[in-house]
Amino acid sequence: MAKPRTMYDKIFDEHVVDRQDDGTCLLYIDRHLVHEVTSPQAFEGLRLAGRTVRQPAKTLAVVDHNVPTTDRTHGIEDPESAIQIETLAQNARDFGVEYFDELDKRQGIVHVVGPEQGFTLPGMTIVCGDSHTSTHGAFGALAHGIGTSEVEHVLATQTLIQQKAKNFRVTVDGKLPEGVTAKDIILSIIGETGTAGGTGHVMEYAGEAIRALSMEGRMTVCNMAIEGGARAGMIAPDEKTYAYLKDRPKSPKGEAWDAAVRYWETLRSDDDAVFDTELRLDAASLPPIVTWGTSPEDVISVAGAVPDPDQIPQENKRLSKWRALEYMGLKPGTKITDITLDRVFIGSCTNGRIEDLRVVAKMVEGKRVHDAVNAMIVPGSGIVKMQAEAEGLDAIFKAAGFDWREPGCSMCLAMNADRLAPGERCASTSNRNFEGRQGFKGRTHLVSPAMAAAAAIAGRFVDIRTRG
Ligand SMILES: CC(C)[C@H](C(=O)O)[C@@H](O)C(=O)O
Ligand code: SF4
Repeated sequence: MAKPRTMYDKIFDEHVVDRQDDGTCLLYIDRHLVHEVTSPQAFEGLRLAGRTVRQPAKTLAVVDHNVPTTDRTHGIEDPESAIQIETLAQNARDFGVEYFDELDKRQGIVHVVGPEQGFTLPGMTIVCGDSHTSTHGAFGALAHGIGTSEVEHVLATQTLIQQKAKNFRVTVDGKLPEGVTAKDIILSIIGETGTAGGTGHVMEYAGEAIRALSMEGRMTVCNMAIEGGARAGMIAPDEKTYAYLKDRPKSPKGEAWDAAVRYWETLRSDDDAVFDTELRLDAASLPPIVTWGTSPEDVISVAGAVPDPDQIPQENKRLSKWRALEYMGLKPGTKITDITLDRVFIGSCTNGRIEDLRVVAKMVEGKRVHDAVNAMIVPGSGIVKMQAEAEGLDAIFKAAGFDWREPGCSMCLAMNADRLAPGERCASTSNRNFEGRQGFKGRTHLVSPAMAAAAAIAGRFVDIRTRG
């Protein structure tokens, strides 16, 4: 009998081109996503070495971080962003790589675009010079971020040097309560493991509550695997995965589709596969989460209060959490629902998909954004934007006083004009709350789209489970 394997083991093994005695492997890469921030030096390296892109058809470039989210039909005003964007366009032309530019309807955040186009498929190795590449693991792919020198390596060779990681399984049993979402699952997991808990591991998310999630929800979970320190996150493909991918522009068609599904069915972890590390969570006990600090592990229930760092025995950690509170302008004991907001940001590769926008529309229909709040909604892609507009969601958002934008990373990391002013406090559906992440001295609270929508209306955090 063959040794039982995890899904990660299977996909990894399937892609090994060469294995050295010390365990260093050369992995074949099926899909390479490219964006403007981490690719310029990689392409420049190829140019200097006189090399080409080995398999241009397995590479897809899209502009997302620097693009303004206002009207782009008259060009890009910011000179730095304009250079960044033009460089990617030129590189794509020079190296024969397919490119979705800022006016292309298919343009959007790279991690929204890949799945949407069927470029992301189960069983594949997928890389991008971007940490949130883990998102694609929601399809049962082995997907992770790489550095710029690795981007060059993959462009040139379609392979990547890797060491095998350990297997970590997080099982989320039971059913989520009303008002608790995929975002709350992943924030709760990171609260349990800490931001380093997944280090050296690939994390597979399993259990009833994960299977019950839509593909959008699964992408939200895998998106933040990296925030828990894991190299990648993954979820076994199933009927929902296939339904999502069927007939996408780049998905296999006809007999090739049937054969692909048969293969994808074999990917799930064997029943008796052994995981190096295991964590179990009960979905029924999870609350809507709000982060209070400057690390994604600083999580608390919306029904809770800002914790007291003096309760932390380790001095380093105690001091760092005090510093976080100071940065956030918060005091221990403050009820989360007493925290008022200046800004609300709904979007990003964590929560900028159509399902997220539908949830928001449902919460805000017929209501008004609080007077003190400036709220923006940034669709994850042009396709998401078109779909939302076809469903009339944009009209609901605008009537409620939200700003409805063009697709891109936007205020997730403030590489364009969308940013917090110093001291501004924001409820954000993105994935990072580091100091300065959304603008110099900006204060970020990570929440789900439903929580962000409710906060925009109330001007403060609300427990959406108890709100009538
Ligand atoms: C700019 C890019 C390299 C970065 C990443 O790797 O994640 C960004 O997408 C982020 O979310 O911080
Ligand atoms: S939306 Fe945010 S997290 Fe996602 S790729 Fe863009 S900057 Fe990174």
